[in-house]
Amino acid sequence: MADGLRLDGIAIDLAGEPLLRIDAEVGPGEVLTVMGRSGAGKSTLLAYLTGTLAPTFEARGRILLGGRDITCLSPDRRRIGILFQDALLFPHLSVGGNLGFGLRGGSRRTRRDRIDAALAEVGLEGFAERDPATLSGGQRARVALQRMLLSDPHALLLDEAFSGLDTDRRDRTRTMVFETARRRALPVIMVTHDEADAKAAGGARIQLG
Ligand SMILES: Nc1ncnc2c1ncn2[C@@H]1O[C@H](COP(=O)(O)OP(=O)(O)OP(=O)(O)O)[C@@H](O)[C@H]1O
Repeated sequence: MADGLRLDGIAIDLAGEPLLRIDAEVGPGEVLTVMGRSGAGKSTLLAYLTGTLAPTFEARGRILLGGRDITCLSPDRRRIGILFQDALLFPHLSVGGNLGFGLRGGSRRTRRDRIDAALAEVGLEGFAERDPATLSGGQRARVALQRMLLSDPHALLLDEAFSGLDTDRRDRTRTMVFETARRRALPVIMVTHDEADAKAAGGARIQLG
């Protein structure tokens, strides 16, 4: 992803009061860490970037991804992937069904091969038929990551994505996400309260609020 992600003069107000102001640039494969007190607007910023901001907010400023202005695109056309705390999977679909959700086109066979390869990449061979309710937190996190990557995003947002995991799983999942981002040259914006997350990211930091 050449050029990375640029936040150009983003300003979000709530009930006529300024909530947040941000200008930032995140290069391909780099991680920008966003920290700040509860209510500072961290999740609001991510909602603006994914195009899902509630109409109660007034927002302005441009989002440039790979040199393209995506500010006015609908959420599904922005090519921005997001991972939340608790790695939510669709409970009515199998693990394979969850992974196939973002896949468009291709024969049944090709889709199946891509799902199997995505599972193998994160050490979950043979998990396609499993019910998501039977997975551990770390396994769910890996399925959620692969589901997002199969939709071929050009940038990655993390909203406390590692918070639900114990220390050991948290370290491993985090390393896997950052390595994937580097390999695919995806710019990453990570919202976290955790100092260890910020240290592991190694990139620039912004404090909101
Ligand atoms: N849909 C909404 N309508 C109106 N106000 C909202 C809405 N969502 C959030 N807010 C308010 O916007 C402000 C920013 O909320 P946001 O969730 O972005 O904070 P945050 O920094 O992510 O907090 P936390 O660390 O607790 O997750 C808060 O004052 C919150 O109450």
